[in-house]
Order: sequence, then C-alpha cells, then structure tokens
Amino acid sequence: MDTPRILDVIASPADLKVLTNDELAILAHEIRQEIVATTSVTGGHVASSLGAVDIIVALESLLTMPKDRVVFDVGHQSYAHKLLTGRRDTFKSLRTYGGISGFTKPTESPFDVHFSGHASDSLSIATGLAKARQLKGTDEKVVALIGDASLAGGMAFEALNYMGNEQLPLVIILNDNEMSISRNVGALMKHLGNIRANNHYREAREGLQEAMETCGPVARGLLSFGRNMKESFKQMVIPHSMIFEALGIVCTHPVDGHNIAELRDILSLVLEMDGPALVHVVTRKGEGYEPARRDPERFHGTGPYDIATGAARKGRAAHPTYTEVFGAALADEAAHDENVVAITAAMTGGTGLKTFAREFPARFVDVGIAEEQAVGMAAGLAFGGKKPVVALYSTFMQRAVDQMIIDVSLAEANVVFALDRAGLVGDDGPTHHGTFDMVYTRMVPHMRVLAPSDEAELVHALHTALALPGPVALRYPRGEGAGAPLPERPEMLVEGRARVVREGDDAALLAFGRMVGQAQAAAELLAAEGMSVRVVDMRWVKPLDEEAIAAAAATGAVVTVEEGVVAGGAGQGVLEVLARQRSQARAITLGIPDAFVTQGPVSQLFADLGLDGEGIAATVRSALA
Ligand SMILES: Cc1ncc(C[n+]2csc(CCOP(=O)(O)OP(=O)(O)O)c2C)c(N)n1
Ligand SMILES: CC(=O)[C@@H](O)[C@H](O)COP(=O)(O)O
Ligand SMILES: [Mg+2]
Repeated sequence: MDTPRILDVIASPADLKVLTNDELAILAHEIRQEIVATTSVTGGHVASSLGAVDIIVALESLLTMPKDRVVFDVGHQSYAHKLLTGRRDTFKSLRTYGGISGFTKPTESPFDVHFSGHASDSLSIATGLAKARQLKGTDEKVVALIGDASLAGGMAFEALNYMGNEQLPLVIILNDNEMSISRNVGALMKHLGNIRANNHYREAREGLQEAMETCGPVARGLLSFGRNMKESFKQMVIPHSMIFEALGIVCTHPVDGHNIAELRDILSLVLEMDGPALVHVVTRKGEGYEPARRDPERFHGTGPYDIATGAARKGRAAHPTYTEVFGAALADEAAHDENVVAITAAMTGGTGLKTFAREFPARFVDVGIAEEQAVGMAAGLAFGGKKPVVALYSTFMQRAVDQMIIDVSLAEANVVFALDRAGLVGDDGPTHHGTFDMVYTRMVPHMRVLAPSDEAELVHALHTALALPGPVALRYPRGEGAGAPLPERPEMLVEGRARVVREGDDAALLAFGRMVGQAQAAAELLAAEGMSVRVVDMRWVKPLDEEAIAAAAATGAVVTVEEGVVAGGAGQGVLEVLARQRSQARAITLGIPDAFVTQGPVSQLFADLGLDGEGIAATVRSALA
C-alpha cells in the first residue's frame, strides 16, 4: 500500500501551519514528484518551478492566504503554489486546452494576484498592493517572488526606485539561480555573484541565533512591535550594504533556498518589517530532478518527456521551424555583411540566435530581459552605421513600442525587427500570443512590415528587410514551417507587391503570413463545391498592394485573413484601401476578435476562431450568400 502523501491533505496554505520543518521538507519532495509526473505529460516550465518549491512551501506556511498577497514574477515558477492552493486535482490539466494555466491567473484562483507571464512586473504590482494597503489601513503582507534575470528588467528597477523612496512595506524574495532561460547576463548578475562569493550568511545567522536565544523574547518583541525594526534587523544579519541598501531596501545575505528551516527563519523576520526588504535566496534550477539539474535550459520550458531519462517524447519535426530558418538565414546574411549585428533580450535560443552568437560573438548582443534597452540600443547602433536586427518575441516587443516609434522610426533608423512567435503560440496562452504586432507596427510612420507565408518567404523577407533603408519589421510564427523548399539564394522582394497563389473570380481571400496556407485549404474546400476563389499571399502588411486589392475587389467579395487582432490590423488596412478606391465589393475581415485567446493547441484555437480552412470557407460562403 502506498504511504499517504502530506500533499493529499493540503487544501490551502492554512494547512501548512501545523506541519514541522521536516514535514514541510517531505511535502516539498512530494510536490516535486507531482510537478515532474504532470509536466512529463503536459510539458511546462519545469526547471524554474522545481527550483522555487522550497521557497513557496516555506513562504506560504507563514502567510494567511489569500488575504496575504504573493506576486509571482513571470509566474512560470508557480506550480508549487498551484498545488498548495486548491488546484491539486486539476493540476494534471496544466497548460492544456480548457485546463489550468501555466502562469498565475486570478480568474482561476483567488490565491493568484495577477495575470503573470511577462517578466519584471511583480515589483510594480507589489508596490501598488502595498500602497493600497497603506491607504486602506489594513495589515495584509505583500510579497513578490522574482528571479535574478527578471530583477534586471527596467520595470523592476523602476519599482525598486519607487518603493525605496516611499519605504513601502513589502518583501521581495529574489530567487537567484544564476540563470535566465540560458545563463544570466549583465552587471547586476555579476554583482549578485560577488555577494554569493563573499557570503558570510552562516556566521551572521549564528550571531542572530545567539541574539535570539539570549534575549529572545525581547528581540522578538521588538521585531513584532515593528519599532526600529530595520536597524535591529540590519545589526543582526547584515554586516555590509549593497545596491539595494543604497536604495533604501533592506537586504539579507544569501540564504540557502533549499533549506526550509533557514528560509522560514529569515522570512518570519522580514515579514514583520515595516519597510521594503529583499531576501536574497540562492537556489538551483531543476532542483530535485536530475535531468533538469543537468540541463536547466532545456527544462526551462519543455514539451512532454520521459521521466527516467528526461528525453523529449516528441521526435524531430518533419520541417525546420521558422525560428531555425531565421537563425540560419541571419547568420548567412551576417557572413556577407559585417555591419549586421544581432540583438536579443534574454531569448538567444528562443529566437534562433545560437549559431549567430557562436559564429559572430562580437556582433551578438544579449541585453537580458530588457526589451526597451534592446530597441534603444538598436537605434544607437544604426546611428553608428550598423545594421541591427532586434530579434524579439512579438508579445515581448510590446514592452518597447515607444522606443520603436520615437528612437527608431522617427529617425528612420536602419533597424530590422524580427518578431518571432507572431500569432498564436499554443500552450502559454493569452500572455504569450503574438496578436498585436500588426497593429503596433502598421501604425508607425516610416515602418514597413512583412508577413512571410512560409519559411522560404521568411528568408527573402529577411534579405529584403536588411537591404531596405529605415525600420522594417518581419513577423513569423512559432513552430514548424510549412515544408517549403529553402532557396539557394535569398531574393529581394518588390516592396508592397503581393503574389497570387491561386486564381479565382467568385471571391478573393487576401491572406497574411501563415494564414495563406489556411486560405488555400479553404479555397480547396470551396472548389469542391464549385466556387472559384482567388488566394493572394499579401506578403506586405505595410505598404499594402493596392493593385492586388483592387483586383480582389473586382471579384465582388473580399475576405482578409490574418493571425492577429482585427481591430487596427492588416485587414483594417485593406478596408481603408477599398474605401479609398470607392469599392462596392463585399468585404469581411477575419482574425482575432476583441477578446484574449485562451491556451491550447494552435489548430484547436484556429478552429475556434474560424481561422482554419473550414472556418474561412464558411465566411466566404456567407460573403457570397
Ligand atoms: C518581458 C519578458 N521578456 C522575456 C520573457 C521570457 N522569459 C521568461 S522566463 C525568462 C527567464 C527568467 O529568469 P529568472 O527571472 O531568473 O527566473 P528563473 O527562470 O531563473 O527562475 C525569460 C527570459 C518574458 N516572460 N517576459
Ligand atoms: C515563460 C516564458 O515567457 C518563456 O519561457 C516562454 O514560455 C517561452 O516560449 P517558447 O516555448 O515559445 O520559447
Ligand atoms: Mg534565474
């Protein structure tokens, strides 16, 4: 008979209060087993979640939740929190269609504070919660859990600046594992490394222990009373200051993030403080599961895997991904043009830049989780005569729209924006779908926007973008390409010229990006019903091919199809052209409606949104009816 698990009797963090440190450590082990068992089937952010288990168990054992608020940065490490807050039974549905989210999500649980997914926002949210607490005169604790890489994001720095000045009562738990998705980068990372290297925490802790034992009740009384707390805390545990101290934020020595007793000791102290405090916790990504410990980058975000070996369950895809094709094409371009510089914001692997980084290390820049810096720096590089290619996920580029408008486009700087993960991404869900980029690029003066329909087109689009003066964006989706043979040589595309991929005169489908494939599927279905439908690969979101639009309108029915929000999107651009042309054609824009799209397989989401062959065919039928 199996030994009963502690995890099975935990309905909420309140149940943790009766457990000893040893029992909490056993619970942490059970949670890790549960995370591995589930993610081996669903995939997920394994290494970060495993690394944060002890912190979450220790922290939540000390809080009164959901009254006390814990803000998870990115939220990719929150699986233990999910298991402790009433989602043990639904955990198996992690990241699946209709299942629980891979990030915190307030509509899923009252224990979740915000829709996490984008890095570096937790401290700002926490400052808002702490300010609200002050205004209401309430006493709930506010804690933010943030990783070492996310702490370097601009938004986090802005929050530190504010909270230190205002002396807001909140606790930052810095989960320092020396890793972003790959190895962490930057001066802050080096600073944290120096602190770890000079860690006198043990001696300080023993001093604290002694102080607590000799004058325990007095010291504790002082602490809980909150008077002079910062000073007493400093005297007891902090022999030297650092950057955070200079900003008015009390900072602890590095604490072992896998020792629940130590974590509870230090957390119970800082939770009683009346100003901002940062607990520097040292963890190992993937802790408790050897394959993830060995290869934390692969297990940062993984698909299903074999538990015994850690090997991926899915075999190699039939075709290279858009990302792989982009990475190879960019390295090729860089080999022919020494001015090409590649910039990533902590997504070297995700944006396909590993080859480039290896072959051209001097021309490769990883700014860390700092999209604004990536785009601002690209402007500077362009002013200095270089040809920067900023490779970002479409969703993360949202952080740097201002820099794209003011620093790059106003100056007509030669910057290429390579927007990966444009369109629906699948299991990460609404925070990660790249559904806004056609709007935020199209609206900017001087910007040109390409939406290649397959991987061969992507090679040409990149080549064209690098050759054109001024800012150019290209957008392409996550995952496997369409299987189009790659060209021997990249071609220069004619600016603003679409290509007809199927003739027809009953109606016209004007499709953008990989929607061209879905439009062709729709045309096939309609052909079987006797309808002749033209399919146009629009290639350019901006400038649009006005002749191709006029020719489409001559069929009498135009349906635009895009993998992005319709409000302000490419289809809207087509409508503007049709209006200018005083067209009488019936026109319908298909794309993402005014709602956030859920998580799930992309094919399922396409079907739900009417963006698969069937759905598009149905719209054409209604346009012709
Ligand atoms: C604005 C933004 N940029 C990039 C990412 C992609 N991303 C997700 S997690 C991560 C690394 C986070 O590292 P860290 O904060 O140290 O947490 P760890 O995974 O090491 O626990 C990155 C770059 C993101 N989620 N949001
Ligand atoms: C949490 C996060 O933002 C990233 O880890 C993201 O999930 C990566 O997505 P891809 O799997 O598309 O690279
Ligand atoms: Mg980290």
